[in-house]
Amino acid sequence: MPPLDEFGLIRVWTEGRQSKEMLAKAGVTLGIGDDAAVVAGSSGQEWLFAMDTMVEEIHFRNETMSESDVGYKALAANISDIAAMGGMPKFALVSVSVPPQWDSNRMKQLYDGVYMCAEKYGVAVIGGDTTSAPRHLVVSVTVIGSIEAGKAIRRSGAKAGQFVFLTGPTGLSAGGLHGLLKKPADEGGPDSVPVPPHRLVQAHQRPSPSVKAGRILLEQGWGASLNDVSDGVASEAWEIAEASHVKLVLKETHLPLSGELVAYARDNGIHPLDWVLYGGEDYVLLGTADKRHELAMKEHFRAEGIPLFIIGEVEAGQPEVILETSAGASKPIHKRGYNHFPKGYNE
Ligand SMILES: Nc1ncnc2c1ncn2[C@@H]1O[C@H](COP(=O)(O)OP(=O)(O)OP(=O)(O)O)[C@@H](O)[C@H]1O
Ligand SMILES: Cc1ncc(C[n+]2csc(CCOP(=O)(O)O)c2C)c(N)n1
Ligand SMILES: [Mg+2]
Ligand SMILES: [Mg+2]
Ligand SMILES: [Mg+2]
Repeated sequence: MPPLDEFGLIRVWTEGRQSKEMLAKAGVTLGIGDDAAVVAGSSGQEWLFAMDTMVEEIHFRNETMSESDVGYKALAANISDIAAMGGMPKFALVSVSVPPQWDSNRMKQLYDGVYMCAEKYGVAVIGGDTTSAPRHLVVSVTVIGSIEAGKAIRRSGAKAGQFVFLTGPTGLSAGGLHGLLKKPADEGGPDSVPVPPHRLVQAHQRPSPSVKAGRILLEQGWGASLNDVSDGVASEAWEIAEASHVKLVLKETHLPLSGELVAYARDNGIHPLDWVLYGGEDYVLLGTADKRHELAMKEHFRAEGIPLFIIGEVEAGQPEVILETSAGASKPIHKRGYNHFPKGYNE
């Protein structure tokens, strides 16, 4: 068998292991494959379950995130998966595997971040688990959300003729990370990297999951398909294209490019589109909606003070993602983004 990437591995490990009947009997409306699982609840409501893990050296380092940033972002990234279904986050379970250098005081600061995020989004922290770890800190969070029964917005709802939207700018987090990873020795040297703007660093350390946008999309019945941007716009667009069996055509001229990001990328010899399309950890929502809702959606989001960028269209065809460049050319967008096993993992 050829080496598999992260997504292939999940499939090989889990696909076909439990029958549709078993899952239906257990009350599972939607199992593995979306941002959160959907499970039967009571009186017109369903439960959403999602979990995400952060590992020291992979997701953060001393120089990129403070202790409280790590706690805050671990919960925020999970809340984002509930937002990506149109749901309301309610409860969290937090598991930590703690190596010797993470003393109790550092862990207390990590939990300051967890509770700050929990407070902001009205999430009750109701449990977790604690173990030692040999070298690196691991934080794993499970978030449980609630949603109106039958209304969860899946990755599979995109249809030809719809438009593609984003509920916030992307690429900022990748730009911030780039700046945070610069070596102090570089500073002032010939390869010195200019300090990244505060907004980019903030986007990396304290992302804002789009809960409100997700709720509007669900309550108004506007969201046809939805995904949150953890691995990058390209990767998430591919997930919608594949789950919905459609083609997504993104327009370069419509992609949100802030002056700050463009300037910082250019100063560092990076094409800003690389961050916007492939950066990841943006935790905004990427989705599709029917054209007839476009005006109302724009007005509603503007009135609520939430960004909404219309970035492309859905077309019929084999699953793929295309970029219409500002020069008028059509360029395939590769299924590239953050992947935990980029070189593949041998079975
Ligand atoms: N080890 C695993 N065992 C069972 N299911 C898994 C496992 N890893 C992931 N999944 C499921 O696979 C699907 C895709 O997971 P993935 O982590 O890519 O989505 P995500 O959480 O939205 O993205 P990200 O982790 O990049 O934020 C989800 O339904 C998830 O619950
Ligand atoms: C030190 C350091 N190096 C690289 C990165 C970039 N990064 C790590 S995981 C990920 C995707 C989301 O994770 P997941 O798919 O597990 O949710 C990205 C873009 C970082 N944050 N910190
Ligand atoms: Mg997700
Ligand atoms: Mg995940
Ligand atoms: Mg990922």
